Amino acid sequence: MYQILVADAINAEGLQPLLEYKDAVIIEKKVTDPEVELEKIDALLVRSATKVTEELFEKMPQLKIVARAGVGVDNIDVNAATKRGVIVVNAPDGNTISTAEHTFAMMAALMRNIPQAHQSVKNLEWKRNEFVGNELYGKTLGILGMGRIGTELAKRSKAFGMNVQVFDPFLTNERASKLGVQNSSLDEVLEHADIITVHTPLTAETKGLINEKALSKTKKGVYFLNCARGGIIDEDALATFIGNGHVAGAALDVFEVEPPGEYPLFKFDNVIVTPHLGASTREAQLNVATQVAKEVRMFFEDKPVSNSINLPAMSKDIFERIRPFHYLAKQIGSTLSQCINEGIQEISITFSGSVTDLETTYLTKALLSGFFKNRIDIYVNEVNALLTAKERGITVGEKISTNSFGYANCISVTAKSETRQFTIRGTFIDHYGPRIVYLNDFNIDFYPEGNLLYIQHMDRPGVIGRVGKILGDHSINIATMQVGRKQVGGEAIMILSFDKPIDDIAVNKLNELDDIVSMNHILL
Ligand SMILES: NC(=O)C1=CN([C@@H]2O[C@H](COP(=O)(O)OP(=O)(O)OC[C@H]3O[C@@H](n4cnc5c(N)ncnc54)[C@H](O)[C@@H]3O)[C@@H](O)[C@H]2O)C=CC1
Ligand SMILES: O=C(O)C(=O)COP(=O)(O)O
Repeated sequence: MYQILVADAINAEGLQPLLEYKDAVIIEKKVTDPEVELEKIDALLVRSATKVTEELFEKMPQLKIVARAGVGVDNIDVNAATKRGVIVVNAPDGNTISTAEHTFAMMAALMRNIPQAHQSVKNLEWKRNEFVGNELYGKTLGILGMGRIGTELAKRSKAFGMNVQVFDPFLTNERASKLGVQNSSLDEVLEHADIITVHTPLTAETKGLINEKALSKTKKGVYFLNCARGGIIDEDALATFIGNGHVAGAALDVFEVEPPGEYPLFKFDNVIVTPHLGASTREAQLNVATQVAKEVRMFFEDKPVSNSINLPAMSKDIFERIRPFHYLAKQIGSTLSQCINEGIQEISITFSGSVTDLETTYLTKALLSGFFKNRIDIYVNEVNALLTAKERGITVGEKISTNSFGYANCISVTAKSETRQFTIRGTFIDHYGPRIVYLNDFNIDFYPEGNLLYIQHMDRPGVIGRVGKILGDHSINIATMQVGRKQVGGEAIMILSFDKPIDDIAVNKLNELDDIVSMNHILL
């Protein structure tokens, strides 16, 4: 009998597929409840409140699946789950509409001072002049993160006559124009928007996306909304800019620490708040609970799950054969994604040599999952990779070729954006491991793992030395270095690997060097 622990408040009706499952028993208790025998639990169902940490995994050796009844999995240590072979699933689209609607409601309430006016009337006051607001009509809404929620919010805001300007590094102009929004840089949104709202996942990259520097680029009188995750807007910086009158107000549904307790931003009348209610509608809760309950049941019935975040649905035997290429494909996808920081329209993958005996479609999906890692919050895996590409308007092509460029096997990928194309090739060499052997027209040979720096530079005497000196001056040890060039004195590339992450100061210094054309920090 499987023991399923429902640790957060999950809609009971939605849990029906599990309640009806004769091989399962449902326990509705917190993970901290001393009555729960954590060591016997097979499945854990959570929302955002329960933190699923490495420490918790250690106490749950029987755990096979964690299901997040919602989108954001920042409360789950997915890497720790993967290491332990625990599958993680979420419900990516069940609460999209509710969260977009909540964001819109917060925006309208903020612009018309509704919460403040409501409280004032209830205090038996009648201060009509004090609560004069602003129309949404004609205002520019800046959306940072144009995924599912950002897109739904854009549609609603356009219906209210707003101009919508968006920043999402992975959005193509074609898709933006289909959605009727202006595809812009982060700085353009910061400079022009009257209201700015964030809808990215919380990742290392988006933490503090709106910090003091970003705030100082905004118009005086700008409004901010955060119905995504606490921390995407730096709370201290926001407090400073509200305090000095630059930011006219903010509406927040989420906080760096929840519940936030004594909170510096609460002292401002022009900050309105809700207790993480974005997904709290009957409809969304029924949707997400039903989605995860079905997923968990499918998993226990040995059927493939569709919103699995971290593990492939495949027999152990086949997986063992494909594993080295699976890893190579993922690393190629992730390298590609970090080398080309713009919206991609097309990804074409060509397999050649011994790898063609394997299930190449599965490798295509693995490659895409590597490509989407760090870009979107649904932790794209082999199960949902193609669908995700389709949703993002990326055409994916796969073919088999007899040309393996002299290697026993080769995976060659070309990505096309609106302005350029980029090709990367990798191979797996027995007893040696995965290698990237071709990058953007250059032959090269490096191990795709760890902290890397990809530098495009001019092949001139002393460049390598100057790069080495700057890194040395910052006490950064170069573990390996590979160079490639097409002709003497022409364009060249360098791939450096490091034992530990390199700091921004060193990267900025390197960027100042004359002969450096471009630089990408790649974390694999
Ligand atoms: N307040 C609430 O109750 C809820 C909050 N959320 C939060 O909203 C977030 C977004 O949800 P969805 O739209 O469903 O996710 P999504 O994955 O569809 O969209 C996220 C978008 O952010 C973009 N992005 C990633 N990094 C970026 C960056 N550095 N700058 C700009 N854009 C970037 C991605 O390209 C993607 O298009 C979730 O990750 C979750 O944390 C989700 C549901 C309810
Ligand atoms: O789905 C999400 O990412 C949410 O933020 C919703 O969180 P909740 O399930 O309401 O705790």
